[in-house]
Amino acid sequence: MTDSPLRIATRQSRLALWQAEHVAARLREAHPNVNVVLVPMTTQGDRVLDRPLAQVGGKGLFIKELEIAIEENRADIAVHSMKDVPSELPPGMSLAAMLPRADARDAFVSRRFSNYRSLPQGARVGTSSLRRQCQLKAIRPDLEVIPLRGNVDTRLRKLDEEQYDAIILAAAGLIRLGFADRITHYIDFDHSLPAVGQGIVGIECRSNDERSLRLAGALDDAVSRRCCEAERAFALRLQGSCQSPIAGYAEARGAELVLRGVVGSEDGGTLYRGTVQGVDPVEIGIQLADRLLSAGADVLLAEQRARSAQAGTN
Ligand SMILES: NCc1[nH]cc(CCC(=O)O)c1CC(=O)O
Repeated sequence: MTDSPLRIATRQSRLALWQAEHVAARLREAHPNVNVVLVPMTTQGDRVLDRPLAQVGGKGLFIKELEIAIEENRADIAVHSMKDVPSELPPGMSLAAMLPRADARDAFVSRRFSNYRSLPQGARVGTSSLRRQCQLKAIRPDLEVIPLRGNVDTRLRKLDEEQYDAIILAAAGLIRLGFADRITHYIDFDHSLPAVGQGIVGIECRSNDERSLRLAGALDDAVSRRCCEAERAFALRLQGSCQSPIAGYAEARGAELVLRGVVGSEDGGTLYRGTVQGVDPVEIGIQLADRLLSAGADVLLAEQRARSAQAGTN
C-alpha cells in the first residue's frame, strides 16, 4: 500500500455509513492494494431537522458539503443515495460509478394495518415526501398525511410511539439497516412510483481525478447506470422544484429501457403518468418529460416553482 489512501466522504447517519462501508468493502475487494478510508462529516441537511426539506433548500443539502470536501481535496470520492443527488451535478464533478440497484419500491410500515388499502378512514400516515403523499392521496384522498423527518431509526421510533398509523419509507434503506422485517407491505410501482435514483448507491468524484474515476469505475453496473441516466434526464428536463411531486423509474427490457414517470399535485388531485421505451437513456428521459409537460404538467410545475420561489427556496 504505497499509494496515497482513497478517501471516502460520507454523512454519519447509519444509512450513509452503511453505504460508505459497503462501497469501501467493494473497493477493497476490487483493489486489494489500495488503502480505502472513510472521512465522516455532518451536512446542513443533518443539522436542520425541524422543518420539511422542501422548505430548507431541498435534498442537495445532504451532499453539498461532501462535494466541497472533494473540491478542497479533503476527500477523493463521495458515496450517495442517488435519490439524494440533484439532477445537475456541480461543474467539474462526475458520477464515477453506480452500484447494482437494490429494491426500488416504497415500503408501507405499520403495526396494525396490513397495507394502505386497509387503513381506516382518515388514518394518519407519516411521510415528508411530496411524491409519496401525492401518489397515496390519489388512491386514498381521505388519509391525513403528516410530516415525518429524521433518519430511518427515528422514523420507525415515531411510528412505534403511536404518532402515526403507518409510515412510508424506501424499502432499500430499511433493508440495508436490517429492518426488512418491519416492512408490512411493498407498494407496487403502479401505486407508488419511486423517486428518481431510489435504491441506487452512486459514487461521485472530480471529473479530472483519473485515479478515482478508474478505482471507483470498477464498481459501475451498466444497467443501474443506464436506468439512473434515463430517470435523471427525465427529472432534469422537468425542472421541478422541491415542491414538485416527481417520480421516475426505469427498468431494462432486453437492450431497451422502459421508463415510467409521474408528475402530480401535492394533494394527489392531479396526476400525469406516462411510459416510454427505447435504447438511449437520455433520449427517453427527455421524451417522457416532454410528453407529460405537453399533457399539462408544464402548468402544474410552473405553479409549484412559483410557490417554492415565494417560500424562499429553490
Ligand atoms: N431521503 C433519505 C433517503 N435517501 C435514500 C434513502 C433510501 C435508500 C435509497 O433509496 O437508496 C432514504 C430514506 C427513505 O427515503 O426512506
